Amino acid sequence: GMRRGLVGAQARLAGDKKSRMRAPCTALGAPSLIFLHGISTISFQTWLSQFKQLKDYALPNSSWSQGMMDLYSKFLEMCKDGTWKRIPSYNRTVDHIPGKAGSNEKEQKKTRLFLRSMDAEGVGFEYAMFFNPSEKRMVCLFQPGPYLEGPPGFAHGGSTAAIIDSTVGSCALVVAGRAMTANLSINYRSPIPLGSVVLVDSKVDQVEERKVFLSCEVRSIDGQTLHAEATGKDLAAGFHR
Ligand SMILES: CCCCCCCCCC(=O)SCCNC(=O)CCNC(=O)[C@H](O)C(C)(C)COP(=O)(O)OP(=O)(O)OC[C@H]1O[C@@H](n2cnc3c(N)ncnc32)[C@H](O)[C@@H]1OP(=O)(O)O
Repeated sequence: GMRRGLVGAQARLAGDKKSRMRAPCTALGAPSLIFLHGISTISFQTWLSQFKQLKDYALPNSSWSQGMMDLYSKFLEMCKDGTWKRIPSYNRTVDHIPGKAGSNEKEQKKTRLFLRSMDAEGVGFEYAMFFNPSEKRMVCLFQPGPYLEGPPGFAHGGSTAAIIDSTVGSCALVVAGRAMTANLSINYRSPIPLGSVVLVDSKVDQVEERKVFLSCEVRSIDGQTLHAEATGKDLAAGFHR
């Protein structure tokens, strides 16, 4: 079982490499498809990463379960017509910022994006995000690993908050440009088993000047179990005073 799963994941990984070459999925070299500020930023980063050879952590690895692989393939398929965009992910925050990607400044070498802080595959946050521009919706496929334990066998509430914050934050970032979470309110409805796969589904509900109102649900793949629901407010730019 384990071995078969690994081979399957590698085969899919090879397939994914091919699909990364297709323009609509990563918005690579397709400026006419790019109309949102954040998407153009992300396509720029994707383009740049080809040259800087940054490791993209949102690609399948051997720790991904069959459920995670199946869901990933499903979303990748929905990228083909441009309805969804795959969002690349790097382990340093700075590599997401145009003009700073691949930076070798001393201070920036020491820092890491919190969710990519663990080196071993599968022990912490395994996740991949996809964005739907017309729905202003960011989904995150999330497989919590054994080092995210809170109650025995289940994800720590702080890790759930972190993945929600990142998904909601990325959604605000793509829709409104540079933004910070000002407020995040979470209701935990049902514990998330470690090693399971959940879908973190967030969307922008309203934008009022700098204020970006978002909502989010965390559900099991079959949609039957509501693990958490959240509302949040991000504030776009101007926070750097
Ligand atoms: C790159 C790869 C992807 C990475 C994604 C990772 C995403 C991670 C997201 C995060 O974790 S961000 C880090 C956690 N957040 C923070 O540390 C934010 C800390 N807080 C601040 O920096 C400031 O308080 C903030 C920028 C949020 C707001 O300060 P501002 O000076 O810009 O706003 P100001 O205080 O003038 O308020 C503007 C409006 O927002 C309202 N507001 C501000 N803070 C609020 C709040 N907390 N709750 C509700 N409303 C709030 C405020 O009342 C006001 O409303 P009105 O215009 O109607 O008067």
